[in-house]
Amino acid sequence: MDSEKCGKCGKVATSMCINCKTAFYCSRECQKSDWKCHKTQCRSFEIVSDEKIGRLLRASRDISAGNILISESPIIIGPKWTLDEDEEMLKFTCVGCFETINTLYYKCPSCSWPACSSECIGLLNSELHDIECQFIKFGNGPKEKTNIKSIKGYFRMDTMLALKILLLQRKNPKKFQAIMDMESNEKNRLLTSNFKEAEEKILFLEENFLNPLEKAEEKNGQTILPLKDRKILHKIFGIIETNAIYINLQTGTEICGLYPTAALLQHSCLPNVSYKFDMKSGFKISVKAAKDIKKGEAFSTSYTHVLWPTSVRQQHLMDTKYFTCNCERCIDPTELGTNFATLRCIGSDEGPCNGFQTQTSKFEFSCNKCPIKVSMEHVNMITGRMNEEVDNLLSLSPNPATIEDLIEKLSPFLHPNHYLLFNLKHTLVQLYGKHKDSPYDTLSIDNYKRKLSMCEEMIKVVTALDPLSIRIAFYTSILLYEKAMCMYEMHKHKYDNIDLNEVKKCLEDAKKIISVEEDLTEGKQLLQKIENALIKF
Ligand SMILES: C[S@@+](CC[C@H](N)C(=O)[O-])C[C@H]1O[C@@H](n2cnc3c(N)ncnc32)[C@H](O)[C@@H]1O
Repeated sequence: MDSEKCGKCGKVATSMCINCKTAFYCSRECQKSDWKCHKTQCRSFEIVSDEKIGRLLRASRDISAGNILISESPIIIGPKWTLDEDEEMLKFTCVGCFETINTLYYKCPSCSWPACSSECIGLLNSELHDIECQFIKFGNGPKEKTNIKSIKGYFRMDTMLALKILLLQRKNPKKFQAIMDMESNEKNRLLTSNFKEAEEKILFLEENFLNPLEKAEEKNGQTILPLKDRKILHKIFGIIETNAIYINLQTGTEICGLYPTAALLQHSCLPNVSYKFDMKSGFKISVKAAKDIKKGEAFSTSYTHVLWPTSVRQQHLMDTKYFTCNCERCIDPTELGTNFATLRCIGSDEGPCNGFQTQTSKFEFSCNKCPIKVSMEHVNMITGRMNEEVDNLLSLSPNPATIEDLIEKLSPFLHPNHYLLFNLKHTLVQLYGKHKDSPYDTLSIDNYKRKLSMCEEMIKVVTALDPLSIRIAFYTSILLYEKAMCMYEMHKHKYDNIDLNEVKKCLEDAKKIISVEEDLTEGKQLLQKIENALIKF
């Protein structure tokens, strides 16, 4: 730095821009006043085009872990455009802040759509509830005003994000154009269920708002909204499906946003960036390097779930984003050595062969010890049935004994790390020591050893699948916490020669990992538990 001069005034520089490390300054004031000019060069990436992937972000220099790569506001924020069964059946969504509401207690005074309360921050914030309010207030309202099904069928917040985008052509044409420039997968969507679902939402918007508007436009000889045909609406739904990034509100409610640069992050099941949102600054996203990134490497995030096996992730990516992932995990039949979808080979008529079957082609599972092959269809049928059994059991708040029974039943067919056993064991380790049927004081040495070994096995799996702890921080942190608590209790009961330094290290690792999710209620609660446990050391 000695020889560097301040980029603003030319004096000897004493600091540099920590983001790009290429601009030098003599003082904070100089750095601040240079930001307007420097911010355009501070970018650590370039936008390039790839034949298969389309546009992507590529590092334009070596980047250190922790560097902020993108920091930007959303073009638009809105409620989710698909609802799960529970949301569809029971709940309403606040038109202002998009939080879930259970009753129709309060309404927006202007448009009369359901809202959470008179203090709703969204009703006062023009970024959240604005131009659409002026628009939906002219809607017909529910056909049967006392019938809950009819009321639910009218206040369709799953159409709201598309409507907000459509209305941007009037409110902010620049933002509208920025969204229209995003990838829509228009051709790939044709004939898919996504297209059909969008079609149904478009019919709703036409019937209730767009057709009446068109009639009014004709009557008055004045066009208010030039673009409102089905083609543009399908394009908007395609853009939302392809680019929207989910945002978890503190309460756990998911909403989504469209971000101009972050939308260009490509997918990898082993991503190299992480991101978080700042709720206070209008859901600004900040994307950070999760590891050192070399010049020329693409920035990547994961569009899918880490704890799904390859076949399920691939199907999900194809169904929602229309491509096949070829990352290191996807092309490895053992899923990075975890055997997350590996089955035990049942062998031939002569008996089991003690081998394991992994997926070796798109259509087949092969054994590593004998010539047996099983079709993907067959595997899907068997694991589908097992999956149902696992889901059913876990939905019934089971006790440890019933989970152990199911693990015993499925174990002859599955690798110990198989994702179905993983799900059961992840619940089981949290129950041993806490469930009323098995508090710590009543656990046998075998129970303790079992809990500890399950935690250790699963920590290896999550470390392989999410080495930077950016996608399943909660799962990983829980495992480390449960391992630490188990070891601590074993030490208290003098069951084993436990190294308390290792217990402390586990808790510190758990704390570090969950700190990225401390903005969420669940994350905060876990962090509190870990901090309480750390007081003992
Ligand atoms: C959020 S957009 C990313 C930006 C997009 N590439 C563009 O040009 O606007 C998601 C789309 O990018 C493409 N894509 C992203 N990651 C990919 C990958 N790993 N392999 C192939 N295509 C990918 C797919 O077409 C996907 O639907």
